[in-house]
Amino acid sequence: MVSFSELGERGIVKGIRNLLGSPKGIGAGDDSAVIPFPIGDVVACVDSVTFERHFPKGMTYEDFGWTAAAVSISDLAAMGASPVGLLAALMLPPDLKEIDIYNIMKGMNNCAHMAGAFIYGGDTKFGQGAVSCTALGTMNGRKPMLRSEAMPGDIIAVTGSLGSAAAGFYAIENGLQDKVSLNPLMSPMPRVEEGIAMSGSGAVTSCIDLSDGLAEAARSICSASHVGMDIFMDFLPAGEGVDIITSNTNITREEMMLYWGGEYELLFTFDKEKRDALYDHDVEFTIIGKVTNENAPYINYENKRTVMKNGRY
Ligand SMILES: Nc1ncnc2c1ncn2[C@@H]1O[C@H](COP(=O)(O)OP(=O)(O)OP(=O)(O)O)[C@@H](O)[C@H]1O
Ligand SMILES: Cc1ncc(C[n+]2csc(CCOP(=O)(O)O)c2C)c(N)n1
Ligand SMILES: [Mg+2]
Repeated sequence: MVSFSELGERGIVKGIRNLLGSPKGIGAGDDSAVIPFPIGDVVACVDSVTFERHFPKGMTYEDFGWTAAAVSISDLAAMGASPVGLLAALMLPPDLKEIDIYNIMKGMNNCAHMAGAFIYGGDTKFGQGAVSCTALGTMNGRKPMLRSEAMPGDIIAVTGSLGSAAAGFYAIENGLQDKVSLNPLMSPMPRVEEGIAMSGSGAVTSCIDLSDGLAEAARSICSASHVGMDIFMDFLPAGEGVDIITSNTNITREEMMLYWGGEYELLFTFDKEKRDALYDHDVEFTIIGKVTNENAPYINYENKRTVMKNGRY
């Protein structure tokens, strides 16, 4: 019998999805679920962060709490939902100080308020150091953006810039923390307003957040939509710190901008006939490529065209 690590996260989730079958509404497979209620749909997701994997050197407990909320709110943003409420589950080591626990909750609460939501409850118990945040939101009549409706010929775009969380991480590892902003790593900003505007525009055919990096995100849209992608390295908007890290270490732009992840921009595709609707809704974005009728994401760089590798996660 194979183990979890042999299957990998994606492998086991595939098996779980087969076992569960498909519920009404939108079940597993997107950034959030859409759950039908008699009074309307609720958009819902849950995500966890751990001391082991999500607590880089220099992070505060307040940053950790902010991040716990931000990663779930980002999964609502990717659907175009407006955040309404959060539930916070804490599994924390018995020797953790009282003040540190309040600081985790303060960070979560600040992030919730920033996104227009409140924390409505949660759960608290001893554990190894993990915080799980359930986020609930509403589409307010907009159509949710899925991963599965990209069409060949659509344009591919991203919000914001890429690689700045990775740059912050490598700045700390290499003693360059005074030269690079650590904010994108320590307190990521989910693209809530952008997601709402994008879903409101009616132009977007698919969307996903970049938590696991651009390569994984592109691969997820390709597989859910049965399409391919041509993405152009020279079009990618480099985040703050990316150039400083490439000139001071041997870490590549590709590693930071395509594979590292830990950033919360939105990758999306749109119908090129409807581009003006995005401008009318004040969505700011950078075009990075186009959707093809192949079945994998390709990266184009210096006249070379190669399939994007799997990400790290
Ligand atoms: N134990 C589980 N039971 C049911 N569905 C699950 C389970 N684990 C994951 N899923 C579903 O599988 C999908 C996971 O996809 P993926 O990891 O690409 O998305 P994500 O939640 O946006 O990732 P991230 O954790 O990076 O935010 C989601 O739709 C999620 O709801
Ligand atoms: C100490 C430390 N801090 C941060 C990172 C980076 N990191 C961890 S998980 C992840 C992707 C999102 O995960 P998830 O699967 O939870 O969505 C990233 C970018 C690291 N490797 N080590
Ligand atoms: Mg996601």
